[in-house]
Amino acid sequence: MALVRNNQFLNLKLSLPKVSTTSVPCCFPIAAASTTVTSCTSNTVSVSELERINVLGSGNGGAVYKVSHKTTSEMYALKKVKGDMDSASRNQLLREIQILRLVDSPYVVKCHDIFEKPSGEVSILMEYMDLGTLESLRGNAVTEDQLASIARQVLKGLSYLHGLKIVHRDIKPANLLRNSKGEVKIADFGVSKIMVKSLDKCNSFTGTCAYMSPERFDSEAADAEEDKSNVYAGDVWSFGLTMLEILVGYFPLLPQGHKPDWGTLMCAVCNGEPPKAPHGCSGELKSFIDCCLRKKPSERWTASRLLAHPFLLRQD
Ligand SMILES: Nc1ncnc2c1ncn2[C@@H]1O[C@H](COP(=O)(O)OP(=O)(O)OP(=O)(O)O)[C@@H](O)[C@H]1O
Repeated sequence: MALVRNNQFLNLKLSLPKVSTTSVPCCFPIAAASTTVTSCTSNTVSVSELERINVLGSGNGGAVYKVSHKTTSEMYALKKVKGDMDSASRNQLLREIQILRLVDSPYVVKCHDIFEKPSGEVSILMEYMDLGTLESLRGNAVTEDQLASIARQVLKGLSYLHGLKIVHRDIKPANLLRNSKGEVKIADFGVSKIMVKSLDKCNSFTGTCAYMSPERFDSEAADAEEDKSNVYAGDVWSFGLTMLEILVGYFPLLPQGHKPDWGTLMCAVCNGEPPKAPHGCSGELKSFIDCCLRKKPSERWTASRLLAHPFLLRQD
């Protein structure tokens, strides 16, 4: 638990604080030009063809804009990250770019292109998800069938990523986007990691602390466990919490309306019983949440196994 205590300053809602404040020149392994640099798909679009419509949001790395293609009127999301970043943020962006180039799934937000300006500013052109994040579902009454449809798509995305040895490490409502076609996709690979060797470990305190699994919260205890190599199970815990949050309308590890503080959260995750689906839910949904939120990573179901859970087999 020492590591947990040492990390009390961490923001509960945001990604890791910056490790270093030293600015380094930004030089990515992509051609330095303000035109199209690298294509994640075959659709090549140049920055000069894009018109900014409005700001969609902003994260640690920079702002995301809704942009329109001047001739086709096609909408895109353009994430801009400034060049004057510290080395930790630069490495994070490099990892994100590496993963975006690798992935191609209907359950992961598509990256069309990556541009870099001579100033070092990097822009990532993505498919536009017009209904925004799953956070907007909070407070809406979500039916079990709707939840099953969301869960199925996110799990297909996670199963795909885990098959490529990619751990997302920041699954939460704010990183799952939806569109008016009923599609739900995984976004934001800012803290994700490709597991090179089978025994690679994940940095425990990466991502949003509130959604961290018990083994990531208390990595010393996890080290004592036999299955510490099961890094993918952390994504499943975060997924389970996210599904429960959408269902009940509030962050399920804390009482409704409770402002998260480090101590309460740590006790709830490491010492408390995992949260459960409410009484009125079907037995299948209760069991599904239970399979996602087992405290021991070895007992938690994998994303692929969850896809065959009875809760998700009721319709497809
Ligand atoms: N492809 C997209 N389509 C529509 N909206 C998007 C898209 N990508 C991002 N957004 C919006 O922009 C916001 C900011 O996204 P971004 O990935 O930069 O940051 P974040 O996930 O909120 O924070 P951080 O990266 O610091 O964890 C999102 O919360 C979402 O509302």
